[in-house]
Amino acid sequence: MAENALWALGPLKVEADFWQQSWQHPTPGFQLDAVHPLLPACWSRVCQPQHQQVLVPLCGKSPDLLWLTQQWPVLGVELVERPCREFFREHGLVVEQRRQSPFRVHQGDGIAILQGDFFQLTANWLNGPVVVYDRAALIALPPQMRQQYAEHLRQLLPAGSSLLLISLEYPPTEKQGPPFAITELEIRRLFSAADIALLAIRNLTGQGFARRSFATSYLIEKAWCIQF
Ligand SMILES: C[S@@+](CC[C@H](N)C(=O)[O-])C[C@H]1O[C@@H](n2cnc3c(N)ncnc32)[C@H](O)[C@@H]1O
Repeated sequence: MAENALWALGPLKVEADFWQQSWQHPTPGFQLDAVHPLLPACWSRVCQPQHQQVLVPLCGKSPDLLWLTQQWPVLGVELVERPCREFFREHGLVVEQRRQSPFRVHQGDGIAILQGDFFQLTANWLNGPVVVYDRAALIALPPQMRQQYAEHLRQLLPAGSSLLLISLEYPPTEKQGPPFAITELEIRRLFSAADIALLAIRNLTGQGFARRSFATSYLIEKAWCIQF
C-alpha cells in the first residue's frame, strides 16, 4: 500500500505499522547523512545552565543523536527496534540492553534510547529541566496527534525546560504528509502557554527534504526556541 493511502486509514491504528514499514529500508527518506545544520547553529540559544539532559522524542537513528551526546546525556525515545539497534552498531558504540517497563532500554556511552511509545514516557526518566530536540517528530504526526504530542510535553516537562523545534512549511495543497506542513499559527496554538522565539530560517525550495525531493513551490525549515 502506498504511504499516503496507508496513512489515510487513521493515524492511531496504523501509526506503528506505518513506521515499521518505513524502517524496512535501512535509510528511510527522512534520514539525514550528517548533523542537521540548524542544530549546532541554534544550540547555544536554547540550552541553558539548568539543563542536565537532552530529550529526543521520536529519535530514529539520527546523526544528530551523536552530536548531542557530545553536549549532554541524551535520552531518545523510538518506537521501532531496528533504528535503536543500528544507531549503536553504525557508530561502533558499546550497548547494553535491559527491560524497564514499558520500554526496552538500549544504553550506551552518554545515551539511552528507550524503545517504545513516546506517549508512555513519564517524568521519572528526566533529571530536572531538559532540552528537548525535535527534528522530524512533530512534523511526522497528523494533526490530532500533534495536539496530543504538545499536551504530553507540557505535562511531562519540568518548568525551565526548553524545546528546539525544527518545523517545515510548504503549501499543504501541494503535498500530503508526513512530513506535515506546520504554520507559525499552529505552533503558537500548540504551545500557547510557552515563550516562543523564531531562531533561524532555512530555505530548502528545490532541494528536497533529507533523501526525498518535493516538487512544492516552496519548502522552508524554521528553528524555534520554545521555553516551558
Ligand atoms: C520522521 S522520523 C524522524 C526520526 C528522527 N527524529 C530523525 O530526525 O531522523 C519519525 C520517527 O518517529 C518514530 N515514532 C513514530 N511514532 C512514535 C511514537 N509514538 N513513539 C516513539 N517513536 C515514534 C518512527 O519510528 C520514526 O523513527
